[in-house]
Amino acid sequence: MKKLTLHLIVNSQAGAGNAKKIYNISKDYLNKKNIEFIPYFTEYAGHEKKITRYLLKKILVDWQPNIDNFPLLVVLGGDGTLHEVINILQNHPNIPIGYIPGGSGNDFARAVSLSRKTEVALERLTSITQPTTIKVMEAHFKETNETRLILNNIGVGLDANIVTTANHSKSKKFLNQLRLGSLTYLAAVFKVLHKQEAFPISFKTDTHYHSFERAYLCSITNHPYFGGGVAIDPTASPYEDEISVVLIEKVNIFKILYLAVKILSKKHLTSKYVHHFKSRQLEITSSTDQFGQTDGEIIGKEPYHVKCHLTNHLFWL
Ligand SMILES: Nc1ncnc2c1ncn2[C@@H]1O[C@H](COP(=O)(O)OP(=O)(O)OP(=O)(O)O)[C@@H](O)[C@H]1O
Repeated sequence: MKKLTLHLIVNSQAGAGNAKKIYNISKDYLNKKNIEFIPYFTEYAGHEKKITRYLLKKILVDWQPNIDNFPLLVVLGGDGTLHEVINILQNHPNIPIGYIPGGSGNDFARAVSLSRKTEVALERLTSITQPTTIKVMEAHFKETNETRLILNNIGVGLDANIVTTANHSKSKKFLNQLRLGSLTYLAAVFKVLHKQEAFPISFKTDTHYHSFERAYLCSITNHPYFGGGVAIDPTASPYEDEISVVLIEKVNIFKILYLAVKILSKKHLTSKYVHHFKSRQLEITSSTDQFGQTDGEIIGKEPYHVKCHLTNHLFWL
């Protein structure tokens, strides 16, 4: 393969600022290996979208193996930055995306077995010669008439409530500065574990209709991980053709704690309080106001009517 030029979108605030260090390691590595790269630093939340739009207009092209200095888009940040970038490329599945994990959770990196050790990730990025197809979820939200690509998962209920509570926590910034950001999440877990109420939700799959009256946590996922490495569906894979649903019913606090232990040991799917199914197409109806999240980004507290299927996107992985 001919040489690459990397167009590197850097969210140096990701991973509570750790991404800045990861950028410095990457810069040294790429300079040492004589690999051409151009960094674009985000200056505010959402800036990665503007940068991607600019690159799409001026520089990026669909994958072609024989171009000299192929302009490869690379994201350095966390799942949220990657989510925003791929959504600008919704209609360009053949523009490959490279990735250097720099977030706090890095669930997508875990799902595609991409090392969170920067030099190992860079070694892989610079040694492969062609892109790989990854399945991502394409979700249409009826209420907002919006279509989003989702790399990790959609969450309704507890997990979205935890993310919302953590993001609004007064101590988050302070704990992040001390590199203790995960304490914010732990505190949020304890705060909402009891507060999250049971809610009704239903799913239309390729073959069945499932309806639940007492949902507590509902994860619609493309791969095993959520929440920074918790394997909510150990059987899911971003290389397969089906979307997974894991739904946990609201039970008493002792059973919830027992289920949490089971989740950590990946043995929860057989519990009678856990419902697990897969489908190529999925229609989700949650008619009460519930917290929702997509790839760790809050989408509000509202009813959801979402239609999902999988679609291909090229990644440089
Ligand atoms: N310069 C910036 N300052 C503040 N926020 C930014 C900046 N650049 C991007 N963002 C926003 O930061 C948000 C979160 O970033 P991201 O998810 O990549 O990091 P993370 O939360 O540390 O990682 P992870 O999701 O893997 O835990 C994104 O919504 C993105 O829009």
